[in-house]
Amino acid sequence: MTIYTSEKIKELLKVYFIMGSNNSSLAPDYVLEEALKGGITVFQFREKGSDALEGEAKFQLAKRMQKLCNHYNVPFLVNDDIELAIALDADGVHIGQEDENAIKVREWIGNKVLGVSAHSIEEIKLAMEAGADYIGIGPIYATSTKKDAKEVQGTSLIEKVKQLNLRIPIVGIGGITIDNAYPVIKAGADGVAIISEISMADNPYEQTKRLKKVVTDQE
Ligand SMILES: Nc1nc(C(F)(F)F)ncc1COP(=O)(O)OP(=O)(O)O
Ligand SMILES: [Mg+2]
Repeated sequence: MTIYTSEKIKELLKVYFIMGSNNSSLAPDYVLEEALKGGITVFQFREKGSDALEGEAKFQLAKRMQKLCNHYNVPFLVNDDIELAIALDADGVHIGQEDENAIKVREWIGNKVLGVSAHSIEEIKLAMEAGADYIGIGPIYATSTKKDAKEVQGTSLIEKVKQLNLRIPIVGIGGITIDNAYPVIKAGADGVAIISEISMADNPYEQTKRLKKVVTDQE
């Protein structure tokens, strides 16, 4: 059992912002704070890819972004880097199929939030057995952010999870925008994970607010 109930996790997944320093031409701290003001419900620090920060610079950016999330009372998760998550006492981690084994990560992180990427019912069931708190399913649509993304799968796997009545919170990811976000929720996802739609926006605050309205149908 983690610090959050499954119901709370579903609420947190609603507007799931993910970014690193190379996902925006604007200062990452500024973009994150605008997204926090706009109402994101959880943040994932994902510092990877070309010209990603490393070592002390990566640690200091993560620490600043964690501080912003704490100020706005939004959980701060770390992608891939379990050691960093533990060093910062982050609220949780997200791992993919090519990352550390979920069973081992669950042992390392105790009751922190554990998110796992999955691309099939088999992978979802294994992640659930390993103690995952939520599953990231995608890419729903074509994405240019993740260079090694798997093939676009639409909402079919989300729908299958619902048909099989697998009781695990789900967030869709991959190429999601204000214009195509609603079908992801309609298919049964508890939320949408966003990188570029917010990180590349001229006004991340307004963009987040518009996205939140689409996903939660509230002001
Ligand atoms: N980072 C992610 N976050 C989510 C979340 F569920 F949070 F939306 N889903 C999927 C991924 C992709 O995770 P992974 O397959 O390891 O690739 P990468 O480490 O390059 O992100
Ligand atoms: Mg990963």
